[in-house]
Amino acid sequence: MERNVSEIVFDSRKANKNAAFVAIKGTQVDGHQFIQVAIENGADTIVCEELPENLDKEVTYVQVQNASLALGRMASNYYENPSERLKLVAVTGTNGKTSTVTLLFQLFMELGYQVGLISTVENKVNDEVIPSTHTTPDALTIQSLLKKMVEKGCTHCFMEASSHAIVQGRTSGLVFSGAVFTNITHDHLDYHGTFDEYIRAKKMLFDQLPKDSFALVNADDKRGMVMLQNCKAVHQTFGLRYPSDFKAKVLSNTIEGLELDINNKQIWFRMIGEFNAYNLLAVFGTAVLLGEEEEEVLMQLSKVKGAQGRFDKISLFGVTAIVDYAHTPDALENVLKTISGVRTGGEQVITVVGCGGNRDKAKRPIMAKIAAKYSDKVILTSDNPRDEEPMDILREMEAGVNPVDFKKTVIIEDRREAIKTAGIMAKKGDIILVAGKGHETYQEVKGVKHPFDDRQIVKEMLNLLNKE
Ligand SMILES: CC(=O)N[C@H]1[C@@H](OP(=O)(O)OP(=O)(O)OC[C@H]2O[C@@H](n3ccc(=O)[nH]c3=O)[C@H](O)[C@@H]2O)O[C@H](CO)[C@@H](O)[C@@H]1O[C@H](C)C(=O)N[C@@H](C)C(=O)N[C@H](CCC(=O)O)C(=O)O
Ligand SMILES: Nc1ncnc2c1ncn2[C@@H]1O[C@H](COP(=O)(O)OP(=O)(O)OP(=O)(O)O)[C@@H](O)[C@H]1O
Ligand SMILES: N[C@H](CCC[C@H](N)C(=O)O)C(=O)O
Ligand SMILES: [Mg+2]
Repeated sequence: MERNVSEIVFDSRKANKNAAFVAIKGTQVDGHQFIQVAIENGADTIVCEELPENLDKEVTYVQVQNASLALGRMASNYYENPSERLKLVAVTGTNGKTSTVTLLFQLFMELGYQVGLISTVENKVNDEVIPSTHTTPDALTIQSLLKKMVEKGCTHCFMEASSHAIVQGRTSGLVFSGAVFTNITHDHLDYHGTFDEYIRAKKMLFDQLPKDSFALVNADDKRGMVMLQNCKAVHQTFGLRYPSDFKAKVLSNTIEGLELDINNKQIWFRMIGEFNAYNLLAVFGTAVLLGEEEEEVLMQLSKVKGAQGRFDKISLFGVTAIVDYAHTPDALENVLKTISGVRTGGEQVITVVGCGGNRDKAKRPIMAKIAAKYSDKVILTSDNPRDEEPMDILREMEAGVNPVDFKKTVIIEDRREAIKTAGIMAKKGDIILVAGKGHETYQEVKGVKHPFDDRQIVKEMLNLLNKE
């Protein structure tokens, strides 16, 4: 029977009259349990993997093999397949997704295009900011954002594809012009179970690419080639070390920025650290593969600022504080190595860092060990403890610190106090790294998000201490 569907929903509580409810097996509950509730709320089309025992004659049931994939396709059709009407590029990898898509967004705006962005920090349709709830939202939200972008004249959209989203089919139904792989290191093993499963999740994005798209991978990450196996898209690589299609050489790397040689052109960028050379190269490669002119791209790219809360420098009263979103062992090590690399003399590095609650526990001791290894002083503190006891998280972190580093490590549960203490410890010339929260403006404790912004607290504390 033909039906007019008023809306598509995957949450029974949101179903209205004539809705199509898609029952999804989630991580907490099975959406099939809520089919009846959805019908009571007005849904008269049910898309499900297993049919309920008692069928309602007034309702149309559509049985599918994978409801998440079906949701993606339905959402795309519902919003008139917007991904086919603009150039959509997805960026995946453990670290560097937000940095890369933000640089791409800024670059394409500078190049004069109308552009969309879907990222951890914010979603954007040209200058309009639409708050972000996930790194990669659900399929319906993605499609409605893309539709809005098309309506506003956008020709390009750059989006992050998190491994959670790929596995949960949030990216299904999307037609990509290209995908980028930044790197893969330890994270989210609580969710994926094993590192191999985590790699497989990232690879699923590349398996989904059409023939006329490109797959641009980091040649210096040994999993880059894995992404390209059996991938139908045009294979492209970038890197600093291994032979690759897009290559760069770091000429200088200071606290002010990076100087790179790309295709025999020397360019200065505002971003700091070798990891940003990778991000910039991925952006350069993507722009060229999308048909942009190399010289123009490099010229515009040297102007862009990068993402909020990524190596954000605050210099006050002779102390340099860096607020960075490093929340994985690899990111923390990269940021600390970058800081070590730009040290000029006897300045100390003081690191304030925590690990999130209800997230991968295995990274806790490793991150604390790395923090202590590369810093002169370390303050372990809270970072979104969520439903866990903050002190339990901190003890798990502390357990990873090398005994020789015990003396330089302290635990201060309250993040504000921890930042203040770092400010007290710092002398002129010292560098404070406040890691883990970057752009976040809250501290999540037991279901409540309390306002908290590392950048603001750092400024407050340094100002306060200077007056004392
Ligand atoms: C663990 C996880 O990823 N969960 C995501 C998932 O929800 P879920 O599978 O847990 O859902 P569930 O509660 O089991 O419910 C199953 C189904 O029943 C439905 N339901 C449920 C109750 C009810 O009364 N009626 C009803 O219909 C739900 O709407 C759902 O469709 O699907 C939801 C819809 O897409 C997401 O909002 C939700 O993200 C949660 C909030 C989350 O915190 N996710 C994080 C871990 C995440 O996705 N992070 C990544 C970034 C990671 C990175 O750093 O790389 C991201 O992309 O943001
Ligand atoms: N290419 C890179 N390689 C390694 N580390 C990086 C890279 N780019 C950024 N980082 C570090 O990782 C942190 C997170 O970067 P970014 O926000 O770009 O990653 P992300 O992949 O979007 O993370 P999330 O999965 O949380 O959305 C940065 O603050 C920086 O410390
Ligand atoms: N996308 C990541 C962000 C972690 C940021 C950190 N501040 C935390 O809360 O653990 C996650 O949800 O695991
Ligand atoms: Mg991100």
